[in-house]
Amino acid sequence: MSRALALVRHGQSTANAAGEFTGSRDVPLTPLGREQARAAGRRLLERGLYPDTAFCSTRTRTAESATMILDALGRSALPVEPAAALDERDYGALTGLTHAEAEARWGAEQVRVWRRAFADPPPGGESIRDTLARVAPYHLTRILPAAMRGVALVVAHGNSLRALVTAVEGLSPGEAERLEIPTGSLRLYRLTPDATIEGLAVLS
Ligand SMILES: O=C(O)[C@@H](CO)OP(=O)(O)O
Repeated sequence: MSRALALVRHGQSTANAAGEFTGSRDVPLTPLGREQARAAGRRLLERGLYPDTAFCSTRTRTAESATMILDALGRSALPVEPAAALDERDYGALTGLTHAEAEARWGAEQVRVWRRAFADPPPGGESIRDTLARVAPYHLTRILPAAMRGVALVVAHGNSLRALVTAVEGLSPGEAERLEIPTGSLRLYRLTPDATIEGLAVLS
């Protein structure tokens, strides 16, 4: 029996391509983003890892990526569970601005802190710690039990996955801040019967 957890960041979105803070906005994939999602599906196919359960956020870019991954695996009929717990962190006042616009307004160092510091939320938004507080319970109640029964696929966002990886791997705040997860990348865990990680492959 496979006990596996496959985490995929959605493919490149139009906001990613424009260098904009995305956060809670609903934006579509670019053609490159669709190809990145298909490539993640092919990586699972090459390893014979066919999801038994699939999760995404409530945003189009993760649902669309999950559809493409499952299509590449010949598993289009598998239902995908959308969860607000997996939504991208709320970027508050930064939402919709380009990185350059935000830096011009608040300075590059402040923007860097808001983007990556574990516990400092941007004005009106969520920190990584806030995001972890909603992602971790969902992981424990829905995702981990599915990964203990078979192959669980999760398609989510740069920062909701940063929080999820923190929960799965028990990262320190500093490790969480340094973790970068490219669009379309796959993080693949194999689990033992007592739910510890026996193998990790990072493919991007
Ligand atoms: O804009 C966002 O919501 C995220 C990634 O999609 O940006 P960051 O690069 O700051 O993690």
